[in-house]
Parts: sequence; C-alpha cells; structure tokens
Amino acid sequence: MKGAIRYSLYLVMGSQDCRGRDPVRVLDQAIDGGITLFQFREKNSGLTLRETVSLGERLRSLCRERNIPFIVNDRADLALLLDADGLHVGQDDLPVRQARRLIGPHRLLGVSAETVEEAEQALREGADYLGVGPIYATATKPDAGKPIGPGAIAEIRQRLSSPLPIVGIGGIDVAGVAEVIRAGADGVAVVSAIAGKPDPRKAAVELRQAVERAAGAAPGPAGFDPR
Ligand SMILES: Cc1ncc(COP(=O)(O)OP(=O)(O)O)c(N)n1
Ligand SMILES: Cc1ncsc1CCOP(=O)(O)O
Ligand SMILES: [Mg+2]
Repeated sequence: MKGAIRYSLYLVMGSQDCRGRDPVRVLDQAIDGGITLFQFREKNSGLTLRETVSLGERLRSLCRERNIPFIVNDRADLALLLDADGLHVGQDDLPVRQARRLIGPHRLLGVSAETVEEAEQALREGADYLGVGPIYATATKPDAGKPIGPGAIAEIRQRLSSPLPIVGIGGIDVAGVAEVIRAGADGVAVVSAIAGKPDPRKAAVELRQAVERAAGAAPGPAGFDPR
C-alpha cells in the first residue's frame, strides 16, 4: 500500500467541514473530482465517539470501494478499528515512535512538521510523509499558529537528510497551489477548498489540474478525468 500512495491532492475532512451536508456524499464528489488521498479528521464537531465510529465506517467503506487510501487523524485506536491505511499525528499528539508501534510497520504514518528539526525527528522516528503547514492563513484550524509560507517547504525539502514525501497544508486554494508545488511539495492537503465549496467535485477537479500543471504534467482539457 505504502508504495502506491499518490500525494497530489489530499482531502482532510470531518463532518464539521461539510456545511451540513452528508460527509459521505461530499467525499464521493471529491473522489469524482480527482482527490488521491483522504484523511478523516473529526474535530469539535459534537459527534459522540459512537457516531464518529459509525461515520468513519461509512467513509472507510467508500474509500475502499473507490480505491482511495483512508487515513485517520490523531487516533490510533480509531485507525485500527476502521482498518485504516494510515494515521496522521501532529506535534502534540501521540509521539511518532509510539504511534508506529501501535499501527505496525505497514500502515502509513503521516506527521505534521513546521521546521527542519521537527521533520528530521519525524523521519528518524518512522514517518512516511510530512504535512507541512500552516502555509497560509486558515480559519479551519484556529490553533494552527502563524503561517510559515511556502519557503518552509523549500527549506525542509533541501535540508532533510533523506527524502520523504511532503504535502503542504493550510489556506491552500487554487491560487496557492503552484507556489506550494514549486517549493518542493509532492501535493497539497486541503479542507475548505473542497469540503467548504458548493460543488466539491468541481473544486477538486480545479485543484488537481492546478497541481498537475505546477508539477509540469501536461494540463488536461476542460472536463478531463484527472485520474
Ligand atoms: C496532512 C496533514 N498535515 C497536517 C495536519 C495537522 O495535524 P495536527 O498538527 O496534529 O493538527 P490537527 O489536524 O490534529 O488539528 C493534518 N491533520 N494533516
Ligand atoms: C488541519 C490543518 N493543519 C494545519 S492547517 C490545517 C487546516 C487546513 O484547512 P484549510 O485547507 O481549510 O485551510
Ligand atoms: Mg493532530
């Protein structure tokens, strides 16, 4: 599974991000639009743990049907319960080594990093990819801290002692994609630029085209199937 991961367009989402719509429907549309990876991030939504598990099961089975890797945010217990393809942890979450011990060697482990030092430690302790951000200002994560800009990606990319996939996250929309990719990211992770839009499919198509264009791939014609 690890080798097959495509980081181009990573949707991070929970029910709190979907403007009252069914998250399963939003995810389905985002998959139609060309997302390559999904993270279930249920935060302060008011769902009980039981409701979270139940929603996670529905999202997980959609990802399985549509062949999209399914990552769980923060909680190793939920990742195991849902037989997720991976777990994402930040600097205040389960330590990377312990997270790795819980999920085993085969599931993907993503780690948030803002600096070269955090990135280097994540690499040493068993991370498979880095989420670097917040790149731009974001209202989605009030505790995200000040934007670090695309330059942080360039610095981590250049100074990391061995290569690791990087996704930029935080305030990224179509206009911000090129800078993030040109700084050295393998892809972009977004919440509101897909889940907060009236047409999540169209939003995903446009983001995916922007990623491919910035990565130097030939831009497809309007309405192309980006997968
Ligand atoms: C891909 C990706 N990158 C970064 C984060 C942020 O993780 P964290 O800092 O732990 O913050 P929360 O998402 O838990 O609020 C992420 N979730 N995904
Ligand atoms: C989860 C997370 N981690 C750093 S910024 C952020 C929120 C990203 O949301 P948006 O794409 O809407 O700015
Ligand atoms: Mg976290």
